[in-house]
Amino acid sequence: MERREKIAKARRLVVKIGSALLTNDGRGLDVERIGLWVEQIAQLRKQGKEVVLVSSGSIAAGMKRLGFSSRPTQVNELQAAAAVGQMELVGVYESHFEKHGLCTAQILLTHDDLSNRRRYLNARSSLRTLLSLGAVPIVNENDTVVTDEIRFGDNDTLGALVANLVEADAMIILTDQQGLFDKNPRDHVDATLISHVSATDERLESMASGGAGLLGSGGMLTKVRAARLAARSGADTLIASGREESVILRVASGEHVGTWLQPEHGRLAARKQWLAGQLKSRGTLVLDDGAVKALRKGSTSLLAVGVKDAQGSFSRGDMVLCLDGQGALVARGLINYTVAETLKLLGRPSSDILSVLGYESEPELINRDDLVII
Ligand SMILES: Nc1ncnc2c1ncn2[C@@H]1O[C@H](COP(=O)(O)OP(=O)(O)O)[C@@H](O)[C@H]1O
Ligand SMILES: N[C@@H](CCC(=O)OP(=O)(O)O)C(=O)O
Repeated sequence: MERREKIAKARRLVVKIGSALLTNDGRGLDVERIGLWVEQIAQLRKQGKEVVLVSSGSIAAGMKRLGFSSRPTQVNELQAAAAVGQMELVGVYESHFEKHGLCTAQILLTHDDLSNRRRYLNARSSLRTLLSLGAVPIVNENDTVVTDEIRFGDNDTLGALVANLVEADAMIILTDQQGLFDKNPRDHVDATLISHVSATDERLESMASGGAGLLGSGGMLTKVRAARLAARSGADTLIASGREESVILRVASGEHVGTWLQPEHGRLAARKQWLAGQLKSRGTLVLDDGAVKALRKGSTSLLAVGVKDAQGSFSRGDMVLCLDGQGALVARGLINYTVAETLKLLGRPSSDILSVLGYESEPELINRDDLVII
């Protein structure tokens, strides 16, 4: 059978590993198996792929360490378990990655960090920088500070939001089943594995509604919902068994392993749709001819040096319209600086940003990933 070519070409991947797998069904962290996954991720890095790891396991690891025989029900005890377990979790990852000459970075996120645009941009900027510096970011929910109302709860949703954040090509969800079945295989011996399905297929929810395992929190339902969320930024999702040999490498090479949930739109179309649909513009920039030409040629960011004027009341992360000298719309995008900052930077090269503002958020006014040419 042919490979899944699209998946084989993915350059930026989010790999999500769930609690049930990581803790070997609750018997503390499965250090040996974590080593096998790390080895595969190191291999992907050698192939030139970038990987963000979203790892659960802190509560389960902390429970073991603190001597809880069953999952505590009180929030403060869960938070304590998460704090203890997270230390062990990142320690195990760091020591494994170190053997492969790779360094890791811990990122703990809350819902607020991703729903507030300024914090969203800051989280995105940190993650992108870490990837460009060759580190492997390891993301988990910041369980010790979140309360019930603002939790992601399961790391499938967090994985999808991270895939949106870093504009990943694909998200690989490793779990304790071979993939998505047409019904819960724990309860039905005749359940069949789905190999390929659209992430927006309406039948997914009813197939996945069979509940979670003992340690996981979301089951398949949160995984198919996460696939739909990831599809919003054009990312493919693959659900596969973390217990299968070389599973990460096999899935990433496009082998037919597990379930492939495909987005309806490609990344660019998805982003354009999102940019077009979601946001009202908060201001305008007037570009010089050089900048207009550069943008129209494609795949470039907008630098302050090519901007002649700025109007409106925009903040970092807001949508602005980019006009040419005659007032025609050239592009729209999410700007990295406020209107006051932009006015100070007009016509200046990026190397001046630090001396003009006293700090630099990003070298470009609008990153090419946040720009849609009209
Ligand atoms: N249609 C389905 N296909 C596969 N697994 C399913 C399905 N419906 C429910 N499940 C359950 O989802 C579980 C995996 O989710 P979960 O326990 O949350 O794991 P994780 O910790 O990896 O997120 C499986 O063990 C299985 O019992
Ligand atoms: N943040 C939690 C993970 C929550 C959870 O169980 O997620 P999952 O294993 O994806 O169902 C932890 O580290 O324990």
